[in-house]
Amino acid sequence: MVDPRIIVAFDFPNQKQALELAAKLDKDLCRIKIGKELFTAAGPQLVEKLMASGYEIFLDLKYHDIPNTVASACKVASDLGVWMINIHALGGRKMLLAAREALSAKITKLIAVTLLTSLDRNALQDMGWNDEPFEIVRRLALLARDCGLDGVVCSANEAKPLRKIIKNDFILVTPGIRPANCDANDQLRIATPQQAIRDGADYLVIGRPITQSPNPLLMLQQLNQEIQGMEYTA
Ligand SMILES: O=C(O)c1cc(=O)[nH]c(=O)n1[C@@H]1O[C@H](COP(=O)(O)O)[C@@H](O)[C@H]1O
Repeated sequence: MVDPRIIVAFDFPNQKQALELAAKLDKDLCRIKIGKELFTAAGPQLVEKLMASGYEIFLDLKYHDIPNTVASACKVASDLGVWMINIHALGGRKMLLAAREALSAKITKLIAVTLLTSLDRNALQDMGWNDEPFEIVRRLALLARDCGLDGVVCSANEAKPLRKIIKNDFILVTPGIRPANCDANDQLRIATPQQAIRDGADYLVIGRPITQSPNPLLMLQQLNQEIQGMEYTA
């Protein structure tokens, strides 16, 4: 069974654009991430359509609410048959445990967002947090692991120090990936695909560099080629 390491972020406002891009890409080379924008526009029917065409889906709705609400949402999301879902680690221990319990069958992977890659030290200070971003990521990742989650979302720059303290069976999903010479857009903590894999990332979330490319399939093939055979180097 193929285990593509690239997850393409389908950040689109409608189903039409999503289906058009899915038809151009290759299910053996990527998984698809459906986030808040596309899910709000197209809902579970689109998830089902993309799964029917063979894609595995990461439903990125980043749930963050009281434990009961999050646990119930996780259960419904998992019942769709998606490959992975996520919640915010900042929801706290009780919320993480409730979500884990709701997905006790462990078929859908349950991961936690640590700190968004769009936040830097200044943004954290604005909210009254004076710790270094990595210190917050480290604590949230350990909390997620203690609560039995399958992994975390973190920036690629944090993958390396996290891998030193967390074993390989804990999944690291890294967004903020930019091939060399590519626009960073609104991402503040970025890395190249090769660097992310070398530093211990398991899966790379890549959006605009693929979705805005004139030839998305070619870009996907090139990115897969760049990381082919690469492994974590401690
Ligand atoms: O959970 C995510 O996927 C996520 C977490 C995070 O900290 N930063 C982040 O960029 N993402 C998502 O990763 C994708 C990145 O897209 P691009 O910046 O276009 O590559 C977007 O869909 C974001 O919602």
